[in-house]
Amino acid sequence: MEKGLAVSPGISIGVAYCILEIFVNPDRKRLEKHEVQKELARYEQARERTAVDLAALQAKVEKQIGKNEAAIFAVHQAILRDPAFTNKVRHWIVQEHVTASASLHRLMEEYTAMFAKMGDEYLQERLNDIRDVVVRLSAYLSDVLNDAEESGLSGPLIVVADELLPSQAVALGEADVRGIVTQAGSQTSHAALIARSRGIPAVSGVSGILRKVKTGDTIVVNGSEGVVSINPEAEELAAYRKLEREFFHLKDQLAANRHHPAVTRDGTPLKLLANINNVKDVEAAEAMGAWGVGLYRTEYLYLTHDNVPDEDEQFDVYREILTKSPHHYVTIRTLDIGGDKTVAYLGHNHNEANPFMGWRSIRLSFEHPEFFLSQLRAIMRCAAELGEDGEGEVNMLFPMVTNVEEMRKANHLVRKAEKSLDQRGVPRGKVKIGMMLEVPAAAVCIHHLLELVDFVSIGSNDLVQYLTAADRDNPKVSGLCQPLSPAVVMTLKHVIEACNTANKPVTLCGEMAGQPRAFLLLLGMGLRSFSMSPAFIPTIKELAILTTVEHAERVVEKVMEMKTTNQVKRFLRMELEAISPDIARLDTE
Ligand SMILES: C=C(OP(=O)(O)O)C(=O)O
Repeated sequence: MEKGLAVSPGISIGVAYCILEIFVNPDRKRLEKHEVQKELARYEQARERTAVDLAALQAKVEKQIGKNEAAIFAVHQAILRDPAFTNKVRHWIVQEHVTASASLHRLMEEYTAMFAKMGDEYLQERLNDIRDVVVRLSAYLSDVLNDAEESGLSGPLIVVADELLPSQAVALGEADVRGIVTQAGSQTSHAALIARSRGIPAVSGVSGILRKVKTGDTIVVNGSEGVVSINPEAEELAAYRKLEREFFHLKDQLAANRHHPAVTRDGTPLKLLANINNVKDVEAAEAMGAWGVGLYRTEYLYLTHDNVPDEDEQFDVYREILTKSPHHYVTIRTLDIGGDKTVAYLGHNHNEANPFMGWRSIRLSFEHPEFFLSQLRAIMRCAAELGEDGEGEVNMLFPMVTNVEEMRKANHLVRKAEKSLDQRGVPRGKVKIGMMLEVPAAAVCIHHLLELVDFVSIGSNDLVQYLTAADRDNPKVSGLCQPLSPAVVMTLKHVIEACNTANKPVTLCGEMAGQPRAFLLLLGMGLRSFSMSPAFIPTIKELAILTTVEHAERVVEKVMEMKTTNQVKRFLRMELEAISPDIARLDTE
């Protein structure tokens, strides 16, 4: 039994599909002289297959998800064609008799060391892409194809990876993936976000898993308790199969309620909204019964480009999202780049000692007023598309606002964007202006900030990490980065009460919104609007139907007296089990 972090609840069993096993363990034997040409031919063949594969993936993703998301595969094809990349590999095979897979490994090590030293922003950003290409090539060299659909592996797959790269997640496409296990990662890693958005169990931070499991093994993922079992004995497997059946049955039952109104047992209506990253996610939001889109993370649009997309292109994407969103309700967050996500064409780089607290989000947008204004104009233009019937709402959300000065500056830019559209005679619609509440300084001074906004959205993922000074992506300190810690609970209560008193709508759009225990607490604090991964909406809706506000308020009173995170967690678990043991099983530990 392997232990890790429970990042997406539920139990599933499937065939292991190890994405990085070959790359992590390259063949390090020295080639005999007579083997060199054969090895070179194998490498060239792998390159050709990878090129075909990438072109097909680009076409497939473009069709299934969108042009922007597919752009990453064009970048990968360019890397594959780059002579600097491939000549080195050829040289090591021919001159030094190193196997192709070990050469690729060496190449990756060289790139990593070189970029760390050079600090070249563009190359630095491409490191992940190069890694992606290398992994794909390595998989072909080993005859373990990197495309699950082509690999002949059928039935439910459990993807096992060191860390799920963005393109790998996209490439999984429609494959029957029932679980994800990663060596690296944390609650908010890419793998965790993907798993939660697909509603599949996942465990992250499982040390050494790629050495213990191989493609084709039977593997059990318990995403509620954070454990993984490899090739379990028949008896254990039978017990897990029963739990798996119960989990999927429960999910189906919950999903059947997804179009019911979200109202508590004592009649309080709630808004359950979806967090989305692209146009495709809007379909999931609709399918899961979201009332609208509570957070559209626009950075994914910019991450897939090599240069600033122009105003028209941004407008087209926003308009498509608005048109497809339930109730034409969308909250569009302006560029929130930084931390682990970089956009080199905006001068952003990896050289900061403390990137999560550095030059990121709105701080970066302010220094690119032309780009920033183009985004604001695109959002306002999309609002003009709202129908005459009055249905729909476009909200503009500014990330990482720290103080009053910043919010004033953002409002000033909003006026400027409005004026420039009016001067150009371009139609614009009514847009509400809001701020993400994720910096502790802003939480302390929320009263002053409320005078400058129409609404607030609490970004609890970042708020928790800043409040606890514990990196949300570092498993070593994840014990500190806890949404249910007393300091976080007190801060959330302070913010929600301040917003309600000022009559300013407040939503919470971090991962907490989809966690049953946290939902109970937030409801009792007076929160009525929750934005989450679409897959969690049916569960939270069901929990709302079974809960009263009065009960949730009593829960909050008790929690406010507690001094430790464990006390809060244990108490909320008990309360949840009393309301619904089934839903309690869908909460992560
Ligand atoms: C929703 C949030 O933002 P991000 O996209 O950074 O997770 C958050 O911080 O809670």
